[in-house]
Amino acid sequence: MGRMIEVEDTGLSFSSDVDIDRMSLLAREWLELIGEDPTREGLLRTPERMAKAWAFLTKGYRENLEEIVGGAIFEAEGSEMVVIKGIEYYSMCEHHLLPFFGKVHVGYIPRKKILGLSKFGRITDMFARRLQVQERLAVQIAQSIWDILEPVGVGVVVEGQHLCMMMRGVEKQHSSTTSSAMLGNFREDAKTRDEFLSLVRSW
Ligand SMILES: Nc1nc2c(ncn2[C@@H]2O[C@H](COP(=O)(O)OP(=O)(O)OP(=O)(O)O)[C@@H](O)[C@H]2O)c(=O)[nH]1
Ligand SMILES: [Zn+2]
Repeated sequence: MGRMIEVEDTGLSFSSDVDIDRMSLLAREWLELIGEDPTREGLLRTPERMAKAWAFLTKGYRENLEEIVGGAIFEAEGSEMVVIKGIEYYSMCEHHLLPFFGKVHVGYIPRKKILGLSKFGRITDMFARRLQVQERLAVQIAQSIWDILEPVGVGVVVEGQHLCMMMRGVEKQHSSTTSSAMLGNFREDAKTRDEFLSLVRSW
């Protein structure tokens, strides 16, 4: 990974692997193509802002699981279900590059290892901050937890609202989509899956 660059006054940083200058040039051209005047005062710094915003919105490409999880895997006795609900995410649909957003709910039954609670949010963000479809987001989160913890089972439910279906296209303002990914005994055992789903519903 390249050098990290701090973005002034925002508390954000992004990898120097992102070519902000080139992205800004393309953004300027984009403004022209939509019929705007990139030289008018309000738009003067917009290409650069847009490039930096996109660097942030796609920062998941420059992150990896090992760095995110770090040392936050702990030994644990017992095999009770752990459920982390309502992890908010913001992502970009890969078809229109418009936002979709909502909540992720994660459940797992540990075998010997448990994960630091904040890491479920960080794993969610790593995959959400890429171009996505909601179904794949659920699968990637579930598979990562499966790979790192080798649990008895893991389940992930993702709820989402897609601006590409709200602001344009079919223009359905009130539809939401739920997708899920179940592995191990969450997939094989209906009772375990139902316990997880009822815990998710009892928000
Ligand atoms: N399965 C799935 N589909 C998605 C997701 N995000 C957007 N889409 C859909 O991707 C599809 C792309 O369909 P196309 O017909 O190729 O594109 P389009 O002409 O822009 O389609 P409309 O949105 O219906 O106007 C649309 O049905 C979108 O609703 C997602 O996360 N999962
Ligand atoms: Zn879309």
